[in-house]
Amino acid sequence: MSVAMLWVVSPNSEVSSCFGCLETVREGNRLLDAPRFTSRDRNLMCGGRFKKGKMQRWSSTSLNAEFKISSLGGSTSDNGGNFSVVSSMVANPAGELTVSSEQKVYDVVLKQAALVKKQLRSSEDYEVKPDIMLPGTLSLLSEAYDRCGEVCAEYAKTFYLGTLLMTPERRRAIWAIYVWCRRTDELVDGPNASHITPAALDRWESRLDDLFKGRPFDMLDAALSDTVAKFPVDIQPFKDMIEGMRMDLRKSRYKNFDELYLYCYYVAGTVGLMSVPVMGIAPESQATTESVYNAALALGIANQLTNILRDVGEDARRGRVYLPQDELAQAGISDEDIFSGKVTEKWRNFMKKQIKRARMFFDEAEKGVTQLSSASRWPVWASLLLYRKILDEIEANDYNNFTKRAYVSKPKKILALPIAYAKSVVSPSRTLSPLVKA
Ligand SMILES: CC(C)=CCC/C(C)=C/CC/C(C)=C/CC/C(C)=C/[C@@H]1[C@@H](COP(=O)(O)OP(=O)(O)O)[C@]1(C)CC/C=C(\C)CC/C=C(\C)CCC=C(C)C
Repeated sequence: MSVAMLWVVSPNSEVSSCFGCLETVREGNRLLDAPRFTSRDRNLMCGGRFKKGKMQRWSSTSLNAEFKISSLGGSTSDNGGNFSVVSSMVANPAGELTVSSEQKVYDVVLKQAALVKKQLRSSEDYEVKPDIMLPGTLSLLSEAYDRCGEVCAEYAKTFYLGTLLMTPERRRAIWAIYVWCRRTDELVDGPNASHITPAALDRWESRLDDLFKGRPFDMLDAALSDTVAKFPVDIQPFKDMIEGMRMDLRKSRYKNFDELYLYCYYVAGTVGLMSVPVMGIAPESQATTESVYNAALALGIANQLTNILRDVGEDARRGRVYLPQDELAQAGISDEDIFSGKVTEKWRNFMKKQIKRARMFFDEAEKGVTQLSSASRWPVWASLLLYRKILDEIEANDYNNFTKRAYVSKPKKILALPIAYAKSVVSPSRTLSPLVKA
């Protein structure tokens, strides 16, 4: 078990009191493990605070979003595969009307966009004091970022290559965010998942609070600590991702799409909200900040839905069904049908609708990619096109996602890269984006 994970599982144990001398014993977590920071290292690198970097230019000041993916979420009706337009209210199991997940998540989006604008204003109003860099600080920090880059290259090669096109500051920041997300996901999905309890997640969250205050626990946290001080990244999406992991610990079924939507926001939509402040919006973009955040959210949801559809068999073998129970029932499919893994006509029809919904989220996301700063567009287009292709592969497997894992072949991946590049050179000023204010 890695040192970092041991600390989360049991921070007060004897093992955890000798962090400095513990070696990683599990090869599986080799890349995600990081030397713990001593208080001296912390002071050297962080001094409790970082200089605020120059903020990116954001294109709009309107708080009224022109664009909202309200036609995508919520429950479905049997209307030939079309998903109904959803209001901001849904009925809970007791039949009472409550605020929908989509509305709750949209409120987070609005808050994120408002925060970015507020930080922009304050950076103009106040002169931020420069940091006093002590000898050794810079090399420690760049070592921390290099380690994040290595992890990213190991776990997400194509995406890593894409980040090389970004400015060095942005690239390093995205690596740091990637590593934190990957480590968070490993808590419930990695080799030590069986040791993870809600209390362990609470400790992971308090580590997050610390790193946002400039007190990182280890090297990898230190890179993120630096990132969140330099870019207008808010803690909320990070906390929400941990909430998603808590949900994964306590739930293995989702009653309806509203519940699933919330889960997808927690574990993947949050990634979009964390990334946009680093990737930046193109200075020439006319889109509102909210609409770009919404597109980022949509990409996270689309990716997670695709992930769920690809992994139905694998999840079922772990006793998990991430598909909306009400829609399964409506299609006449039971959990037992899923566990037995037979591709029937009912299953194909059900899957067609689920794929259609995931594609709708990809469509919404595509509207926002062009609005990102030019150097950030290629990696986002590449990951979007490649992930979207997984849906085509599920179809090509005749919807057998029980025993066949849909994957995009190397030649198809290679072909997607120049297509992504061609899309990324289109600047916002050359598109008639539906996100642009009338
Ligand atoms: C360019 C780019 C994609 C940037 C995002 C970089 C980043 C910080 C990624 C973190 C991903 C991560 C480790 C998330 C933890 C939770 C998790 C595992 C989510 C699933 C990802 C796939 O993971 P996995 O590697 O396990 O998949 P495979 O099994 O290997 O196929 C998710 C399905 C979701 C990840 C969500 C995103 C990548 C959202 C990306 C959205 C943006 C970057 C916003 C772009 C902006 C606009 C305006 C569209």
